[in-house]
Amino acid sequence: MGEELMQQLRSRATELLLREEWNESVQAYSHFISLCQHHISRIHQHTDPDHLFKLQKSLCLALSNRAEARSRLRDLANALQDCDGALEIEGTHFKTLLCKGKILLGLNRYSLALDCFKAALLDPQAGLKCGALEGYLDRCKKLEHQSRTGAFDLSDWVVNGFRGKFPELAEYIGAVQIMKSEISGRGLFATKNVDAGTLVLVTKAIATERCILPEQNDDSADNIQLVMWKNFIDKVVESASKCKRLHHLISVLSSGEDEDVLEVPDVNLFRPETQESGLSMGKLDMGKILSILDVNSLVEDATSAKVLGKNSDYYGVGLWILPAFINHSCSPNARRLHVGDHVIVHASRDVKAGEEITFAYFDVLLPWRKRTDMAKTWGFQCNCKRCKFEEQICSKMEIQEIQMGLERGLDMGDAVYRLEEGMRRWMVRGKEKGYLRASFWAAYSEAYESEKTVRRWGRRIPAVEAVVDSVLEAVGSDERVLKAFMAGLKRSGGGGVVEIERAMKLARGVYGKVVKKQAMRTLISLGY
Ligand SMILES: C[S@@+](CC[C@H](N)C(=O)[O-])C[C@H]1O[C@@H](n2cnc3c(N)ncnc32)[C@H](O)[C@@H]1O
Repeated sequence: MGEELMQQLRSRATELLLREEWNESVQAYSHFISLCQHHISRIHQHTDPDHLFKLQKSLCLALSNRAEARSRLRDLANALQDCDGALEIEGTHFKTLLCKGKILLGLNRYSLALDCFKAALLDPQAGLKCGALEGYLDRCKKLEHQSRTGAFDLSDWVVNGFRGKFPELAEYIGAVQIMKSEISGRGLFATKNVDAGTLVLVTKAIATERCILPEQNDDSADNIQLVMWKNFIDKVVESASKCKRLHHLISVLSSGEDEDVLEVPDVNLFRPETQESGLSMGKLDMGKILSILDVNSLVEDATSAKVLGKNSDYYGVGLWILPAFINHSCSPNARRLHVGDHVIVHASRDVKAGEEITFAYFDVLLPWRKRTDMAKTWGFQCNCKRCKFEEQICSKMEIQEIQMGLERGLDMGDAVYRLEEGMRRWMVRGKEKGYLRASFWAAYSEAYESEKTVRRWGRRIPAVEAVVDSVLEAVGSDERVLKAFMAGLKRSGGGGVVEIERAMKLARGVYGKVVKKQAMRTLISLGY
């Protein structure tokens, strides 16, 4: 009677699995599995090796199938437990190894996934059983290599005009650690000297929400953004409720209060390979989630972020965990690039070991007052060195006069001339000169764009190359600065090896080292 019931249950569970009715199939398999385990425990007492062997085989297959159904339901922790249960019975069970490998690959635990696929390959009939295994092995090897070395290459995709699917990217954490920051709370710091373009990290969003914004910025745009924000919150809550690790990682993010007393987590916690054991669920009520999202979500289309392969009229918001430890600076040394749901953070200028990695939450080629307003909308008062310097110098009457003059249509060459003269008198040098030039970038770039202005002001305004250099030193690479450099190069008829190498370095600072030379030229020419 017992065996007949088991037989029926197993057939029913298999049928549900084939019909892709995952929840029902999990229930049926759970019933079968507990009956099976009960029988096995009883048979042990009477030692019937043959019967025991058959039951264990059935149990192994049932666990493997339940793992498959659970993985489709994104119940990954339990799916992995089922895989381990099945592999305890039969360490080389092909179907289970493939299922476990796929789950681990989806969780970005590449080397563990690779172990599973390699073990599955040892099955003498692996080739016959699953042609896809080779595909998984290749993908996994590529991603494992990327995550270990940071060697990403988007060249083909860029050169082909971003056609087709987004390139598959691994998660990667470069030479960085989390430490207490002088700016606020915790920050991300370089542990090695790196040059412009070097990748700091690559990570996939916990959740994103996107829409195409209507052309007019009216009530309907506000409504769309509200609905988006609600959907986004729902997605984050769902992800956190399904995964203990994510729940924990989200709970260590700042909710904007008492940042200076927050714990400083080890950066290894954010590596996908980190074991989950011992992670507390942390307290995450809805109020806290909302504050965390308010403080840590990023929009993809910020001036400081590049979005590759998407139309410009679309708007996206997302939560990327490790980048949420990066503070804002108006003198940033890093930038971000969005490719699909991944964000790539790279150095936008050379960075020294021990320096804090910062990127811009908003446009930093703007005057101090405007930046102060932007920071306010983010809910903080900017604490960076550039703001501290400019807060003082901007109280000078002359600077305020130039500002007002610009608003009233002062000639751009004149504005640049007055600022340069002022800086000479106030003995503003080095990086600080770059800060002010960056603040008045609109005037500089407009002046250099006009042949007439350049001719009229001649040597009374500095050469574009000198301004580009100092702005770069102050705020890192930016596509507008790169554009001005390229235009200057064209005007002067230059283009020797040295200049081209300089342009390439600038471009690496804007886009990061994710493409080879030819594709970098494509990006430069697209002015992306
Ligand atoms: C995404 S979090 C950055 C990481 C945060 N410092 C932490 O400890 O988790 C953003 C918050 O950091 C703080 N912050 C970031 N950049 C800042 C800056 N330049 N000046 C002052 N506070 C800043 C603000 O409180 C802001 O709401």
